[in-house]
Amino acid sequence: MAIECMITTRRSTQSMAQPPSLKTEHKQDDQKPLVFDASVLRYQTEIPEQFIWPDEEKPCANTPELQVPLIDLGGFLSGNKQAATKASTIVGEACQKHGFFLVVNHGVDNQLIADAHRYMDDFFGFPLSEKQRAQRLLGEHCGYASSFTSRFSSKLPWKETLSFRYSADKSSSSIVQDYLCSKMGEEFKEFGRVYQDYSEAMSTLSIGIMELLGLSLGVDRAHFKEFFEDNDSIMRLNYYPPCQKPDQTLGTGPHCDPTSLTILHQDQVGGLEVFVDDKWHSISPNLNAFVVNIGDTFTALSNGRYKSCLHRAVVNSQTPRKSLAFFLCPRDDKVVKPPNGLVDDTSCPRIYPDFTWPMLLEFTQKHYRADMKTLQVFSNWLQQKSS
Ligand SMILES: C=C1C[C@]23C[C@@]1(O)CC[C@H]2[C@@]12CCC[C@@](C)(C(=O)O1)[C@H]2[C@@H]3C(=O)O
Ligand SMILES: O=C(O)CCC(=O)C(=O)O
Ligand SMILES: [Fe+2]
Repeated sequence: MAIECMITTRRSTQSMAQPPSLKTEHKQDDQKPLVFDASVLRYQTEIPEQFIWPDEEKPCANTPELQVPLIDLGGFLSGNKQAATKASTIVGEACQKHGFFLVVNHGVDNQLIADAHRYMDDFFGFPLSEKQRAQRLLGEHCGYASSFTSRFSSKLPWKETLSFRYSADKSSSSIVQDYLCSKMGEEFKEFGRVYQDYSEAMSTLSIGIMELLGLSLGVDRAHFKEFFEDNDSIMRLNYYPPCQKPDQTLGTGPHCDPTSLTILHQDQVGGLEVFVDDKWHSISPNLNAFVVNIGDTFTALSNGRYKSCLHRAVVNSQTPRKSLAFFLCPRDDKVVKPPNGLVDDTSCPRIYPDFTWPMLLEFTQKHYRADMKTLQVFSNWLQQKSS
């Protein structure tokens, strides 16, 4: 049988009181979860109904391409002032419109990017039972997940993911490698090293981009750089197997990233789409570039100036697609609040209350399936709790 059904006895633990009037789409304990075994499902002409998205959310044919600026980081990273002014102006415009831009001459070693893709092919090519050695547990955001079959019962994504924590703290210099080896075994040392190095490169790049964002917002250039210097982030490998009904499903459903900044490297297959001006637009693959987008937490840090935009990923019937996503997050104890320069009691009052990243993460993991309204719903909920 292609789709194996089993009864789960796991119960979700909820340490936070259920936010009133929030309709969660989380799975009930008495429902039988599907198992998403890509090695079988990729050939099936009919797909399980849980993967069939409502008509209004299904992929559209002929999506226009998004005109997204290509930022040459070379000059900025080497300290050229003119290049910094030019780059920050273009980035600022893109972030006010939709929050997406591309970066080239980013300083990340091409061989490291190629290795990170190659090791993904190896990992996701393993039998399901092997990958499940790193199984993501309910309520956690790290580990291997084959779709979200044990979490949700509808609008399931056609993908597998492997996620892990990255910490920029000096005492955690092998956190990625240690985690992957602890789950998969010592023979994954080289695999772990590649993603340790890749995450580190992403952390460095994201801090450079934070300087650029600070400049573009007219705040002290060091402000966001310092805020994220000790980041505690999430690295995710997204693997989208082929699907024989690609027009019925989505690889990643429409969402805004709740995190601060996402740096994505997509392979040459294509599939990333962004919702701008009431339409879905595609972002064409460019192996030399990283796609960067603002997340909800940075929207809050910029006091609403920079947009965290709805995006999704579509799949195809022929070719597996891979993307590597680094989600920059502040250290757990950092209070997310905009710098004084972005707040003015009369002309620019505070839009979102203070929060910490673990509060928003817990909200999306346990109570609310993240979508385009996550930040607003979370913010209303916080304000209502404290009133
Ligand atoms: C499809 C989803 C997975 C995600 C929650 C969401 O509904 C939309 C954003 C996803 C993301 C990306 C960054 C890391 C993560 C833990 C988060 O906070 O938002 C994941 C969520 C997840 O895997 O649960
Ligand atoms: O794979 C992609 O292109 C997008 C993935 C994404 O949006 C995510 O992982 O949050
Ligand atoms: Fe995303």
